Amino acid sequence: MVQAEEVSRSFGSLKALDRVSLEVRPGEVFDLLGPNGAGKTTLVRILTGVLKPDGGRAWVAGLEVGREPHRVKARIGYATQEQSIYRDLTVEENLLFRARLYRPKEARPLVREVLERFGLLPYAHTLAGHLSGGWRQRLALAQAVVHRPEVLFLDEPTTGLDPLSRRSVWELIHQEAERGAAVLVTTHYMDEAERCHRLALLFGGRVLATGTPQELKALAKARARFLYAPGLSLREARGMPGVLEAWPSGAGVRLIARREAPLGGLEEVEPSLEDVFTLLTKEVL
Ligand SMILES: Nc1ncnc2c1ncn2[C@@H]1O[C@H](COP(=O)(O)OP(=O)(O)OP(=O)(O)O)[C@@H](O)[C@H]1O
Repeated sequence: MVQAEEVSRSFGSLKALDRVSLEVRPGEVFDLLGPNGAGKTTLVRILTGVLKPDGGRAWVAGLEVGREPHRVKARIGYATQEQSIYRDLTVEENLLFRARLYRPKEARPLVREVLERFGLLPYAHTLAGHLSGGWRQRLALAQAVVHRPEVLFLDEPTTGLDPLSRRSVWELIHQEAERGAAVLVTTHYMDEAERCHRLALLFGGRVLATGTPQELKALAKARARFLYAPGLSLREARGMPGVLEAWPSGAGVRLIARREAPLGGLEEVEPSLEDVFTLLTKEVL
């Protein structure tokens, strides 16, 4: 499991993380959701022992990160945006390299199992650098899990993938949680957050809210109204009283308005996580 307690980190005058607390439980897929620059990678780098925080403490797999970085590394899997795979080694060699680091005695059977489960067997002898982007991403995930870590950190594991590949990568991520791993994923695709058990909305280095997708939507519904106005122009919508945000949608306009806004006759719609995020960022701006 993962626990961050009031973790802060600045780069010069920029506060990349401001007292971030969160917990990821075994068997859970937890999403750190936020736009570019929110601080997601910085937090993952701190939790994996790559970067030191300025304040706060963090525990991963029962160990305090920072005190026992080497022991932590043996118990986690980490797939980064830069993809820590060697392009001039084959797929199998990449996996063997990782498995031998942490489970030398069982390396071969572990690699065999992961090659099969990830559909990588036909590419076992292909150079990693010759794989398409989607298969390279899959290999990055496979090498993060080959030693069966208790905790898994995946930094934007589906960036650049087509919808079908994204689906299959999510299926593999959930398999790891079912095995009992605590999985921390970072994304900036709002729709992908729906696939996680719980999520934290990160913005400007701060956690705006944490919960299941349903809990966050309920929180937003208690604070605002989510509406659809067919046939209305964006200009008209933005001029209406109590409207916090409006944007074009099909032949009409989607609106987020204050609860008390006098907007009768408009269709109430279920908020998406993107709506929740839009509302919460409005509230901090
Ligand atoms: N080594 C560094 N030196 C200076 N500034 C940094 C450094 N690393 C990150 N930052 C800054 O900290 C902030 C948070 O960056 P971070 O990479 O954690 O965001 P992110 O949420 O992962 O964004 P993205 O989705 O673009 O990867 C950004 O403003 C970034 O420019």
